[in-house]
Parts: sequence; structure tokens; C-alpha cells
Amino acid sequence: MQSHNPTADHAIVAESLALQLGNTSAPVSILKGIDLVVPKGQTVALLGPSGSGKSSLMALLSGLERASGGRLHVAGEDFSELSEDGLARARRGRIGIVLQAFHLLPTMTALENVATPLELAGMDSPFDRASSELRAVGLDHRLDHYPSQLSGGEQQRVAIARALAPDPAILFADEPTGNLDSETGAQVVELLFDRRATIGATLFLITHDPALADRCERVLEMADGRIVSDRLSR
Ligand SMILES: Nc1ncnc2c1ncn2[C@@H]1O[C@H](COP(=O)(O)OP(=O)(O)OP(=O)(O)O)[C@@H](O)[C@H]1O
Repeated sequence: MQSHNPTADHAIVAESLALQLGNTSAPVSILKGIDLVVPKGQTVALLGPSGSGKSSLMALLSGLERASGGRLHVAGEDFSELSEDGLARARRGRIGIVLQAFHLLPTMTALENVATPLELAGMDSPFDRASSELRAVGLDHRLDHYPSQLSGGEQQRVAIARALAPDPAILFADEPTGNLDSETGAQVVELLFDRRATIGATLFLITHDPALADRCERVLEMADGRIVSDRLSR
């Protein structure tokens, strides 16, 4: 008989997740036991004061950093069992990440910025796929432009296209509008939610903006390394 694996039904299952930094003689406890279950396809906003641990939690959940303790399953993979290399492989294609600073490679065009990770992940027709995702974010006329030739809003749209082109199970976004003016930020948010809905990815979004948080189905709040509030917003 096949055993039922509850972690496969969820995008994220974290149990007593902990993160300590600093050296062993003077460890600093950054995350102090996070328990969190996120169903597939849910949109989750993470709020909390500066220094409360939001980016650190996202770094663990997205596989950018390893936890110091606890268990973590993400998109059906046991992240707690993986080495750094294993995490990098597990992230590929499963997880998309959009950060406040767009992190595009300056020597590559918009098209190359989106296509190269697809190529590295061994996906078919990376350039066709990249240009179709860039078209979906309204940048078909900017494919051959370098990041320095694009506005902030356009650069963030390239970053969104890069994150979504592999069809990830989970999209993580850390203050994705933090470097944009409010009108451009609002357009980028529309696009992010629209594209996410089209591919059905789970969304995990860090924001300081309560209005943006309310667009998500669920709102978590952190304080001092812990989740202190967890509510459904609609
Ligand atoms: N590499 C590090 N070494 C030591 N302490 C760190 C390190 N990175 C983060 N911290 C500390 O961990 C705590 C949580 O930081 P984190 O960046 O996760 O908070 P945050 O809620 O995302 O803050 P913000 O909203 O300002 O981005 C902070 O007290 C920070 O100083």
C-alpha cells in the first residue's frame, strides 16, 4: 500500500524551523521556531517590523539558506535533508524569486536575462519561452535592451518574467515594489498577481504595505523571530 505523504499536498510545511547566525560561542537566534503550513496556490503576505526576521524566513523557505534546526518541506522536497548544492538544484524550476533590487545581469539583454536560467536548467526552447514570458509582461519591444536602458519598472518586469518563466510552483517576492514610485509599483503589483494567477503558483510576499498585504488570502505577521499573527484576509 502506498503511504500518503501530507507534505506533497502543500507548498510549504515548516516545523520548528530555526536559524542561528554568528559563531558557536556567541550564536544569535534569528528565527525561533517557525511552524507554518501553506496550501498549494495560496497567496500569503508576510508583515512585521524591520529586523523581525522576514527576509531570513524567506531565505530559508526559498532554499537560499539552510536552517539551523527544524524540518522543512517545500514543493514536495525535503529541504532539511539537502546540502547547499542540493538546495540549488531543488530550487531550479520549482521556485521563483523577485527581490526589491532587481538583480539583473548588466551585461545581458532582457531576453538573455530571462533565457539563461532556463537554459542552465536544461529546459526546452529557452529563448522562445523567455520571449513569450517577456511578451506576457508587456516587454516584447524591449527584448534586446540591456538593464541600464530600461526604467526601474521595466527592470522589475524583466525580473518577474525571469522568476515566472520556468513555471515555478512557488513565487517568493521580497518588497517587489520597494524601489519603484507608487504608480509604477501599482502596475508591477497588478502584473505580479495576474501572472501568478495564470500559472497557479503559490505566492509568498514580504511587504510593509498593509493594502498590498490585504490583496493576499492570508496575512502573517512576524515579531522578534516568531510568527505572532496568522489570519485569512478574505
Ligand atoms: N548575516 C547576519 N548576521 C547576523 N545577524 C543577521 C544577519 N542577517 C540578518 N541578521 C539579523 O537578523 C534579524 C532579522 O533580519 P531580517 O533581514 O530577516 O529582518 P526583516 O524583518 O526582513 O527586516 P527588514 O524589514 O528591515 O528587511 C535582524 O536583527 C538582523 O540584524
